[in-house]
Amino acid sequence: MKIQVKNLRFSIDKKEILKDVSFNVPKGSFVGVIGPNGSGKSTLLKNIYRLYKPSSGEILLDNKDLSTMKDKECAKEIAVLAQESSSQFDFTVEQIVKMGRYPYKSIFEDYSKEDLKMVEDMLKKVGLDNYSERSFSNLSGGEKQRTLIARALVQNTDFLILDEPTNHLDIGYQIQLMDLVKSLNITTLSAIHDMNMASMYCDYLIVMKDGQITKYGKVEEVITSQMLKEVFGVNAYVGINPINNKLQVSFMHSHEHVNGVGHDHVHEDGFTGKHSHYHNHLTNKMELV
Ligand SMILES: Nc1ncnc2c1ncn2[C@@H]1O[C@H](COP(=O)(O)OP(=O)(O)OP(=O)(O)O)[C@@H](O)[C@H]1O
Repeated sequence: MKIQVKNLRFSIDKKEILKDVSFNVPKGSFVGVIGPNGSGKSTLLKNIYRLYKPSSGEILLDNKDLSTMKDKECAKEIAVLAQESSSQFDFTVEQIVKMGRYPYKSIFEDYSKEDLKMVEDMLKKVGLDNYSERSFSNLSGGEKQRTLIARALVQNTDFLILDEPTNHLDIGYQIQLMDLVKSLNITTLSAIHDMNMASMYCDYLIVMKDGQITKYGKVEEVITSQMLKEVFGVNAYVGINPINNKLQVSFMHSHEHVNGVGHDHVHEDGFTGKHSHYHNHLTNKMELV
């Protein structure tokens, strides 16, 4: 499924939060949305999964206007892993994951054997077998997140929206979740904070700042030291991991570069001589060579 967002604007209480946002998500691609806190990533996703109604503009799913679709029709097309689940569910893990099959049921229809098998298989895939009868409310943050991704995935849609999906997950489960999503080859739009995760899994990246898209392109075009400095105000070294050829980002202590790494630059303590430096992990300091 391809997604087109055209001239999307969204305001709350006269404050414009999304300012004329336009982009496409090509069919089958994994597009990441990065940007500082408060830049509008979640708000953009919420407009696409219809929690918010755009003030103006259009969102098309395979050329079909999203605003004209019925809720149930929409739930067969878009699955969502939202950032915070404020509702205090008093449901079991199995009951929550089963809800993902709801769009396929008519009013009085019960879940079929196939539905239950899908739920069971998905719980295994996210490492939650034996959790079916556990109460959702007393799961750990990571177990909750894995329950909610299982619910989104049994919905079996062509389009998946993820709002910081690796929140609460340890590195093992972060990679497991991203691998699982990637293996589905469905169109995915995901807000993501971790630059290394973004570079490992995304095909394209959207950079948001102050409610606008400041950059959209392939990962290698978007993640640069310059972008990280301009958008997030941080110094970073962007290299290439020789094993998988993906970009790798490591962040550095705050100091000003004049002509880039390894050239003339000034340190915050006023040192301005020409030199090279490295990060000594034992002293945790930038040291001169
Ligand atoms: N319901 C709301 N009422 C008022 N302001 C809101 C509302 N929702 C979002 N905002 C504001 O809109 C801006 C964008 O918020 P949003 O949650 O989309 O940012 P984000 O990029 O997802 O941030 P984060 O990285 O912190 O999750 C922020 O300034 C936020 O305070």
